[in-house]
Amino acid sequence: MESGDLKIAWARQYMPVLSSIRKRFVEEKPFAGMTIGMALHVEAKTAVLVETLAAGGAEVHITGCNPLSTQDDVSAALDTREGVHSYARRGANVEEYYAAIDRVLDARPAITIDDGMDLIHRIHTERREVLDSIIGGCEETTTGIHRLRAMAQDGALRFPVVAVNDTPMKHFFDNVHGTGESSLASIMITTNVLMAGKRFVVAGYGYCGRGLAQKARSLGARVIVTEVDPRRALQAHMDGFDVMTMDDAAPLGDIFVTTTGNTSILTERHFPILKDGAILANAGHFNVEIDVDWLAAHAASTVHRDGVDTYVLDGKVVHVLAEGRLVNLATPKGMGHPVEVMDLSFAVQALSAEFIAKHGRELAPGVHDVPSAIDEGIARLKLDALGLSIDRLTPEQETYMSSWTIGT
Ligand SMILES: NC(=O)c1ccc[n+]([C@@H]2O[C@H](COP(=O)([O-])OP(=O)(O)OC[C@H]3O[C@@H](n4cnc5c(N)ncnc54)[C@H](O)[C@@H]3O)[C@@H](O)[C@H]2O)c1
Ligand SMILES: N[C@@H](CCSC[C@H]1O[C@@H](n2cnc3c(=O)[nH]cnc32)[C@H](O)[C@@H]1O)C(=O)O
Repeated sequence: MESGDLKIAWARQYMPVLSSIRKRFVEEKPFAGMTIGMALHVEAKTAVLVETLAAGGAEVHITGCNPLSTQDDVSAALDTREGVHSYARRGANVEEYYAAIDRVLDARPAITIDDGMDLIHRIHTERREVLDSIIGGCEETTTGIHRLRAMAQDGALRFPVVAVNDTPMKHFFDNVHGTGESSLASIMITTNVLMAGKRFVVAGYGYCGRGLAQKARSLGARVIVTEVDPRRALQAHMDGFDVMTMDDAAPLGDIFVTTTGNTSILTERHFPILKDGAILANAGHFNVEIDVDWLAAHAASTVHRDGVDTYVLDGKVVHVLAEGRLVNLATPKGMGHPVEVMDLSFAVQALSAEFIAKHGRELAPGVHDVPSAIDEGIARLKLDALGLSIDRLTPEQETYMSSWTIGT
């Protein structure tokens, strides 16, 4: 078996929720006669999602959603599967990246599955002719949905899109546990530095930031949190983390990880006051959270090695991981989220795509929530897979919970 097939087989054994969905899809073929276009991180867990959609009757065309996160052996393995075409390649330059996006769109998908909205953005800008074939789409991540809501606000979004990230069964596990564990794993395997005792600065205390902060602390790091939202900052404070501005954190931190989805978090204001040898990484969105362009333009010299770019600035060195792209996916050994976490996120994707296939034509253009029945159903499938049982409300409790007449 080729290495790509081995990786996919390994992942498949830890994805029981997708396996149970696949059994139903084989029988019901919800995507019969449909083409699904995808832009996701092409690696083994994603390949299991692709297999699940193809088992449901779809013809699948997929490419990457980050130029550095594709695992080429998995992309090649996918391309050998019946009804599946993968155009993803690690290290694609901007032109190659968008040429691959265009090859997905050349297939005229009825359903799009995006992670960061690159497909939907391309359809609404350079490839508007593709709109004729689209029923609807699904978006994986927080920032992708922020951008879609802004697009819908402007009346620019021309079809319905399901906000996969916004459902609990995605962000409670993927953003919190997935980003926390996979970012720390990638930082440790890329740098081989100790976490215990280090001053670990987390920018952003949202779902990703809090998972990362808590897991870094569990490894003995001394965590500092920066925020712009007073409520999130207070949460961090009461969760026992030091809270301060990035200007104050910059000279203290040994390791910095941005998780904001925003831009310009670590900039020329901070680089000169960083400790010599500070390590910077991004676990948020695009490579704009750390101003890597300024570093490249102002460093006296730069050394590139195994996912670490070392910039020499005024006699000090600053290390940036994964070129400022997602540290959990874009370093040479970055494996992305743990398998069991992606089983949940991609179960949401699979059932949201089925929802679009069945009901998309009745939905207005715009951003739509994942139906709560889908979210709860995935939770119950996971509990079953874990062999866990929970209580059910009795009729008396149902009545009590829905009543306003019972007082003290
Ligand atoms: N690396 C991964 O695998 C992964 C997984 C899921 C989500 N994400 C991405 O990570 C980002 C965060 O996702 P989330 O679900 O935690 O979002 P979120 O909205 O819950 O959290 C983002 C936090 O960043 C804060 N923030 C914004 N601007 C800031 C600034 N200038 N300084 C400090 N804090 C600032 C916000 O107040 C908010 O609390 C998004 O871009 C999302 O797409 C990455
Ligand atoms: N495409 C953009 C935004 C990605 S945000 C990160 C998203 O990647 C997803 N993700 C994290 N780990 C994995 C993985 O191992 N496989 C597939 N997707 C992953 C996760 O669900 C999250 O919403 C970029 O690369 O910058």
